[in-house]
Order: sequence, then structure tokens, then C-alpha cells
Amino acid sequence: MSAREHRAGADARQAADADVAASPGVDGHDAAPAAPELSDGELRAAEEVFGDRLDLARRYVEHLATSGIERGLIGPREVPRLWTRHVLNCAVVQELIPQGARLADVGSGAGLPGLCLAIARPDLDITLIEPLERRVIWLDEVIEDLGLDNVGILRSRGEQAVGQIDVDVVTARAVSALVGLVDITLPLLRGTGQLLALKGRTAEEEIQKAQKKLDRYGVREAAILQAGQELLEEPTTVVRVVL
Ligand SMILES: C[S@@+](CC[C@H](N)C(=O)[O-])C[C@H]1O[C@@H](n2cnc3c(N)ncnc32)[C@H](O)[C@@H]1O
Repeated sequence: MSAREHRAGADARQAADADVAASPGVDGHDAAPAAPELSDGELRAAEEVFGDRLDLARRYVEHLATSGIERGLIGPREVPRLWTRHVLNCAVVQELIPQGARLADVGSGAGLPGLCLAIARPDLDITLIEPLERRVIWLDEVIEDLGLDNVGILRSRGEQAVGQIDVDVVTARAVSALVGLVDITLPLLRGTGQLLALKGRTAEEEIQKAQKKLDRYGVREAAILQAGQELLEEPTTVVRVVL
């Protein structure tokens, strides 16, 4: 089934948004800050990664900095570092993904990394897997506004999405430590493909803690890679797990 077929419908937008009232910045007192300007270094990296789709990336960052904050998908303090720490940090992972791959981004939240990859790589067929309704509604609105036709949404936990999608690559950022993440993500690959887990300094330790489980899944490779080395002051650390 293609990503498009998983698009959350207009119904989702009208659905009750139970937890939004508890979100930071939605009580009417915190005005959403304006979208941050790109520094020279960020602009160079963004031009390289997004090419002629840079305007889409800018529009996505505007959504993050406005409705994304108003509706509690991202904290207001993240605004000055939306490009470097979030959007570029995620988008550079595109260099590790084969042409034309079918990809699921598990625990997409505000579309990190899934929407960044959908903007950077129109050749990919992407499904954002996210269980929380208010996040799904926001993601759907952003996809609609940007006119992206290579990405859809599946409202589900990763574990419950097995059998509903057929993918070559699974991505995840800030969803769970690797030892838990493998159970949420590897079954989606149905025996072949790769998990790209965006991680920080704990990558090595997380692999060690997950090693027995990785062996049980018959993992062929678990390696730490750096993405965006040529573009970012701080490249993105990725744990690649190959089945
Ligand atoms: C801390 S947020 C990270 C969001 C985004 N990936 C990022 O880097 O900003 C974790 C997200 O994972 C989702 N999540 C948690 N457990 C999940 C599961 N088992 N399957 C899919 N998504 C899950 C949550 O709803 C939330 O949106």
C-alpha cells in the first residue's frame, strides 16, 4: 500500500483534540515566535540538502515555529535552533537512504525526521507512523499545505503497524532507547531492510545494551555512522541496523 493511501482524512482534523489543552504554549499567553532566519552556514547546508525544494523546507519551519509551538508539538525554546538541531540534523540522513526506497518514520512527532526526508527526497515513499491524534492532525495539515505527494500518515504505534505497510527503511528519532526501539521498528521490515536510528553520544552504549536482542533478530550489522559531515558543524549520529 502506498503512503498516499495512509493519509489521515479530513475527518481526523475535525476529531476531538483531547490532550492539546495540556500542551505548553497553548494557553494563550505564549505568542508563537517568528520562524528563524537561516545563518550563512545553515543556508549552505539547506541549499545542498533541499535543492530546489528549499522553499518547502522554509514553509515547514514556519509551521513548526507557529502552529507547531501553539499546539505543543515543539517547545518554544527550540525556535532559534529549528534549522540546525532539528530540520538539518534530520534531513542530512537522506544521504544514507537508497533511491526510491519505501520508508516508515516511527514516532514522527512534528515530522522529525520523516517530513524533512519527504521534502529533501521526492523519490522516497514515506509513511509517518504516529499514535497521538493531535500530532497526526497537525502533520496532515502541514502535508496538505506543502502539497507533498510522497508522504502519508498512519495513526498507530509502530508495533501495531506490522502488516499494514511494506517498507525498506525505518527511521526513528527520540522515540526509545535502542533496546526497546528494535521491538517497535524491526518487525516492520519483515525480515529485510534497515533501521536508521538518529542518536546522540549514547549510540555505542545503546548498541551494547541491545546486543543480545539484535542477535535474536538475526541482525547482520549494527554500526554507528555520521551523516552530514560535509555540511554540519555537528554531524548527525545514526545507528544503522541491517536485517
Ligand atoms: C519525543 S517524541 C519525538 C518526536 C520526533 N521523532 C522528534 O525527534 O522530534 C516521541 C514520539 O514518538 C511517539 N511514540 C512513542 N511510542 C511510540 C510507539 N511505540 N510507536 C510509534 N510512535 C511512538 C510519540 O507519540 C511521540 O510523538
